[in-house]
Amino acid sequence: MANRLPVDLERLPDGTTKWKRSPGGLVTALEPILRRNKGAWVGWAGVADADLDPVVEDGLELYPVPLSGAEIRDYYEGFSNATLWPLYHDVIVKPEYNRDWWNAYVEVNRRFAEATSKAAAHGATVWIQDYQLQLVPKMLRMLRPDLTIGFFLHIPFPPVELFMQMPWRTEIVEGLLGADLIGFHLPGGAQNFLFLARRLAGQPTSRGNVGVRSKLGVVQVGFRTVRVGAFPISIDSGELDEQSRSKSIRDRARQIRKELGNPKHIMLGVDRLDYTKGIDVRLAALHELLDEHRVDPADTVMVQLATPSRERVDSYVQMRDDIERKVSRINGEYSEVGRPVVHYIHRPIPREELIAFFVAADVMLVTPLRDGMNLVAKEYVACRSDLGGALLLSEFTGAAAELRQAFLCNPHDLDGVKDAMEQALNQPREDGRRHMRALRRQVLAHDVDRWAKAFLDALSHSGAAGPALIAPAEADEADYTAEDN
Ligand SMILES: O=P(O)(O)OC[C@H]1O[C@H](O[C@H]2O[C@H](CO)[C@@H](O)[C@H](O)[C@H]2O)[C@H](O)[C@@H](O)[C@@H]1O
Ligand SMILES: Cc1cn([C@@H]2O[C@H](COP(=O)(O)OP(=O)(O)O)[C@@H](O)[C@H]2O)c(=O)[nH]c1=O
Repeated sequence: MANRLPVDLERLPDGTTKWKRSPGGLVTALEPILRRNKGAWVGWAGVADADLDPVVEDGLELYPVPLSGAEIRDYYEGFSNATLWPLYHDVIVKPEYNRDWWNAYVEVNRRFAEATSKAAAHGATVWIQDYQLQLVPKMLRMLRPDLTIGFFLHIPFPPVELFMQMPWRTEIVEGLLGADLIGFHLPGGAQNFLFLARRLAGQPTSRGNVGVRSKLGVVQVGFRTVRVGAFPISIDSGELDEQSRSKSIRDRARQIRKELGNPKHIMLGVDRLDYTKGIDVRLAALHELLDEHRVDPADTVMVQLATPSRERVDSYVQMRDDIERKVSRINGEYSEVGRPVVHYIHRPIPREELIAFFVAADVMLVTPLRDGMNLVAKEYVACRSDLGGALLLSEFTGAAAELRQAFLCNPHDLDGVKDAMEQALNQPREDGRRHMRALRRQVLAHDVDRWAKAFLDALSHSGAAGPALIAPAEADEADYTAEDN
């Protein structure tokens, strides 16, 4: 179950409808898993007031949950994306705490719990996805104690000092504790949560460090043992590797280079248009490198593919203006007629075209200020069986914990980003091949099947008793560490 179905319903001008792929990495990761495991998906169809019966679409069993226009405004755009999203992403913009939005969030979470309660067979396993549905584990457990319930958070879980801002912090922690297993991308997120389970929910927890896919933490909730772990998500890397080797993709990649004027260097950004992604950072770095004559506009092109996202949320409207102004300024100062330095596309790009762009690009720009994982970074690596290309990667992505051979940068340090961008553009070919080989080893070995298996295996063992927990709730909090969150 996730906020969105893997497909959005599109209403066409002639009154008919069709399904189209929904945006974002959650869908990229989970769609192949669901296909292979024959599960059902409960979620919103992406438009207002679509009260639809369950449907099988392209082989997937879908259970649509309707949202009214007001609920989209208050639950989705409001509490999910103007409160939780900025709070969990290091308050890059100021979270808004609005009681009406909270009430809508509670109401919609209840509707998801009820829809799932109806859809799930006796004793089934239910896997709840992401920050939009943090109250569902507890609600669903109360409706259906027979179910095994997992929860996975796709975005960072914030440091305690930030989470404590949330007026409804105890309700959220208690909501999550309805699950049998709670998964985060990184150990730091799991450890932050364990601390809060002690402090806010008053439950005893384990004290040791959480490992990656191992050494799970434990919270004792009455007679129930809730496990807490780190499971870094990934992609269908084998499938992507194979697709990227096909003749049609290779041909299209060559054609893209040609259409761009066969420049010496192509830099590429691929993101939802979101302020967390640091698109402004990479544009600022490029601008200064051009000003300082460290990048030559005659032989370097940047392509920014930006899927529209959350377009009615104020901070997204402002950010779009800012990005588009920055693109125009660079192009105004450095482009020639018919040869823009920055190519900016603001619409969703189909998968095959995206893969061709990955194959064509010399430097992949992934510069988020904060990102749960960032699947784009892994996709680029999976597409480079030629061992070409370079990955510029922000330290503040989940992916950076695994992709250590990338050109890592701190997006808050513009000089550091510029230096890393320049190095990536000019890296010696043999060094590049060595780095890419190491990156590919990691991405191909740790694919999305391995992620799902690790989580579901841990979930299936969740009935067993955990280690005895003797620490009282308020006892020694000094062992808390905020590293790696
Ligand atoms: O549904 P939207 O509001 O249009 O947003 C799209 C998705 O964005 C977020 O994706 C996250 O999940 C990725 C996979 O784990 C991860 O790599 C990335 O770092 C996250 O930002 C969001 O968490 C999803 O719920 C949305 O569907
Ligand atoms: C721009 C663009 C992207 N995609 C695909 O979307 C996901 C993005 O996942 P990621 O984890 O990097 O970040 P968010 O979930 O958005 O926060 C990735 O699979 C991209 O390939 C796409 O299909 N089409 C697009 O235009």
